[in-house]
Amino acid sequence: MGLLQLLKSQFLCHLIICYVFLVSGLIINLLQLCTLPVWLVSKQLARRINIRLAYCISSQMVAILEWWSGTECTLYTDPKSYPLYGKENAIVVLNHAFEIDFLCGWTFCERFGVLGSSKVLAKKQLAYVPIIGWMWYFLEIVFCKRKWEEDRRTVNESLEKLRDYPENFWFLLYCEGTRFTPKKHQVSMQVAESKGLSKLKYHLLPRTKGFWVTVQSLRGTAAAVYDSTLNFRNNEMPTLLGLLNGKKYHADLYVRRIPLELIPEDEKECAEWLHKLYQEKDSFQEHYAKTGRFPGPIMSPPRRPWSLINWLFWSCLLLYPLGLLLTQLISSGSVFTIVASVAVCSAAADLTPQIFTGSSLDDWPD
Ligand SMILES: CC/C=C\C/C=C\C/C=C\C/C=C\C/C=C\C/C=C\CCC(=O)SCCNC(=O)CCNC(=O)[C@H](O)C(C)(C)COP(=O)(O)OP(=O)(O)OC[C@H]1O[C@@H](n2cnc3c(N)ncnc32)[C@H](O)[C@@H]1OP(=O)(O)O
Ligand SMILES: CCCCCCCCCCCCCCCC(=O)OC[C@@H](O)COP(=O)(O)O
Repeated sequence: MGLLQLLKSQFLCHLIICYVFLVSGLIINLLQLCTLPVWLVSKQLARRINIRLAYCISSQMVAILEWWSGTECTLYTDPKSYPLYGKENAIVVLNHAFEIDFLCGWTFCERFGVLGSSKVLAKKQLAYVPIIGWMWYFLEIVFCKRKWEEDRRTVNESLEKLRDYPENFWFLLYCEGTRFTPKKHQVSMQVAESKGLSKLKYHLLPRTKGFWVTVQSLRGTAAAVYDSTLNFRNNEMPTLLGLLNGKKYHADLYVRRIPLELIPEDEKECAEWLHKLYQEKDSFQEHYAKTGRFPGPIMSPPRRPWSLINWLFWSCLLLYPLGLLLTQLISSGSVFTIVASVAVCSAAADLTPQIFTGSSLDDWPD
């Protein structure tokens, strides 16, 4: 293990990264709160400010993936579609099997310049997660309760509001509705069987209602669906904790641009279309399992320096006062204060792995 790799695996480094993320995140949440009066004067200005503030939070996580862990993200896509990415609104359909799939999504958003404005159909519980959830509130993220009777109206209303959004955005939809596990897959395939639908090997049966309402609500706003299929080389199962430890992964993303006009308007036909899409996604994963690559040419966008610059900015801003505090603490010579500080650090040590395991967020009660 090299010296740099050893440093990246040190708990103190993780503690510092978490400290910068947490404190800067709370400061940014507070700044977002301060934009509330701006909404009354100019909604578009408030939106633009919030896009930039949100970038300051999400790009820190992207920096961990791109710069700290050095994870490589390869894009397989049609060269004719490539120039349109980041230049139009789009609905992204992504498989949901990895703890860091959302982060790989964010990384591509960053490389195509739509990170601050990127959106998702997220479960309502995530709205209450400090920093990320609170940030989403100001970004007009669409939340669902996974109760169709309620979601039908609320999801439609939230999406309609995005019609006059001032900057290009990608709207992410995990049609599978939950992260893939063998157990969920088994149940899901029983549902497929009972409905007379073809089985899938690498995906759960897609939930079609959210997709249909999204496509219908964003007609005239989004230009296309980006059908995106993600996998990792060498059967890796990457984790947030792995990234924090500086482990380098290799993500491969296959994206097909499908113009929105090609998607049926009728609910039943749209559902059939989505089931067919997931059959195709399954075949791409099969191709990947056999050959170690997706079909089509590679058009990888390079990483940009902005996520690193933002991260260094917040680190410099927040580590200086921390350094001063620690110096004062040690020079105070108070045993009680020193013991209390060590206790706080130990508590943080216990919490860090929990923060970094996606499962703690997945397991929140519905
Ligand atoms: C160039 C680069 C391109 C791309 C880059 C990639 C990405 C970047 C883009 C953007 C990034 C932005 C942000 C990312 C950041 C963070 C994301 C993090 C987290 C979010 C993750 C989540 O929260 S996922 C959970 C929430 N989302 C969803 O659930 C979406 C999918 N669900 C739906 O659409 C649902 O339909 C619904 C939620 C709208 C409503 O749910 P409900 O359950 O009420 O209704 P359903 O119709 O779905 O269910 C009833 C029917 O389902 C049948 N059923 C029962 N059991 C099952 C089963 N196990 N599997 C399948 N189906 C089942 C049941 O029989 C009912 O059937 P009917 O025939 O009666 O309809
Ligand atoms: C730079 C320092 C980074 C600090 C780390 C903070 C970590 C915060 C991560 C918040 C990201 C939110 C995304 C979580 C993904 C998620 O939670 O998906 C839920 C779905 O599967 C559905 O779950 P389920 O209820 O199981 O069906």
